[in-house]
Amino acid sequence: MLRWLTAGESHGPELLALLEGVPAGVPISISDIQADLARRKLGYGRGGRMKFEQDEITLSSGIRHGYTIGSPVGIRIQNTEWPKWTEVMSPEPVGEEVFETGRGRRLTRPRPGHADLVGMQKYGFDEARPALERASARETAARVALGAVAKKFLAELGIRTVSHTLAIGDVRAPEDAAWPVPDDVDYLDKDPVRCLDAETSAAMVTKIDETRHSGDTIGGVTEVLVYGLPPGIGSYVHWDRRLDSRLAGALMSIQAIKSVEIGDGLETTRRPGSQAHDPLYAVDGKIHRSADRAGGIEGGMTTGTVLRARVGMKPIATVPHALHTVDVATGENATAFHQRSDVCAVPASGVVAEAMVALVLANSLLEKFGGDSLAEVQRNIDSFLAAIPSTLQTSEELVDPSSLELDTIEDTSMGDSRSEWKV
Ligand SMILES: Cc1cc2nc3c(=O)[nH]c(=O)nc-3n(C[C@H](O)[C@H](O)[C@H](O)COP(=O)(O)O)c2cc1C
Ligand SMILES: C=C(O[C@@H]1CC(C(=O)O)=C[C@@H](OP(=O)(O)O)[C@H]1O)C(=O)O
Repeated sequence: MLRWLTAGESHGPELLALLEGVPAGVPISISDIQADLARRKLGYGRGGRMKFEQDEITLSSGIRHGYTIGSPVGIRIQNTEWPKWTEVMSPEPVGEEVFETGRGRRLTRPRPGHADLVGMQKYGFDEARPALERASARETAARVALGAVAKKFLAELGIRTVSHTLAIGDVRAPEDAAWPVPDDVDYLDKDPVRCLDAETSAAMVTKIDETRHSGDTIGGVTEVLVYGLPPGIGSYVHWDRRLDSRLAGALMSIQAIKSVEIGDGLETTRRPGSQAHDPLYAVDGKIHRSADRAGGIEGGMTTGTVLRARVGMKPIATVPHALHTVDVATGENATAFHQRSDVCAVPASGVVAEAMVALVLANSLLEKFGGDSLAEVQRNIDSFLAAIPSTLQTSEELVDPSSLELDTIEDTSMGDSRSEWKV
């Protein structure tokens, strides 16, 4: 089992991240983690902080000479902002003068859509600062650092993750575009919005520019794909062991994510059953699916085809043309406070989603296969796969049924069920 925790405020000294349960023998370097943290900062539409934030990390535990040793992995990520916030975010009491000017001013005009107002009600604060500091998506840097470790573990087992931006507002990538594959993803990270289609990418950039100029913010949709999964991770036997339920919870926990879809998701609800599922075909002694509409999960378990999850992000709540609010110090109508902010963080949310998917998969994989070292996990996977009877063996490859010479088979499918429903 894998467990993880993060701590740290957006303008505190640092973020802390802990990952317990990583098997020994996984190769990890600072540069692996740094590379994912750098990808998270990218994306057209992000605010000023992402230009100078260094995300400097320290590996505090669990790794020796470049390999995990089975003990908890501890990572610290410094906040470049900290020197400007030592008084406002001081763990020690400070004088009243700190709250009179500049950064220390009490934030009493909560932003609708952020955690400000309910955070004050719930935790008993008289201003939004202590709530927004932890609600802030700065915390996602810690998740991405942990996700980088989980991704390395999965990659050693041949399981690789890709993410891309499907939509910014109403600008959408073509649905029939070929899925991105793990061996060719550099172009996605170089693209300003991490979109696989150059024309759509340019339209997305224009959309973000228009949004910025009109003093607004914008959301969108990203997709995570995972290749190389064995079948049988997760289970149908109980709600909290279903892989789709775990993924949905983990992805929905990302700040500002408001929808999660597995495979074709909501689109499936508009199709008849005959076009909603992934029929099976026998090809060269293995079972192949003809589509991956289910997103690689059936009955809460991986099928062994590509896992696909889509996440929808709402527009950033810190709208430059500030929304109507109430000043909770006076009870008067007001406009929400505005501070430096992203206009669009959808491309970054895809990198965070990759991390959450990797953590959930690594956990469910360890639950299924167990193992204290990478070699032991691999042996367990190999022996599980080898023990699947030959008539149940499946392939990750999809097959186009029109390319197959299929024997005519008797259609017994409508038989009794049709007459049963006659009235
Ligand atoms: C990568 C990323 C960056 C974000 N940047 C901002 C931002 O600059 N300003 C802002 O108001 N919200 C930002 N958010 C969203 C808020 O953190 C989020 O709306 C807030 O915590 C309230 O949570 P909720 O939207 O899930 O209700 C960002 C989210 C992510 C994932
Ligand atoms: C710091 C990050 O994102 C922050 C997320 C965020 C929010 O409200 O969620 C608000 C902004 O904070 P600041 O006002 O300090 O710039 C973003 O920059 C980050 O992603 O590392």
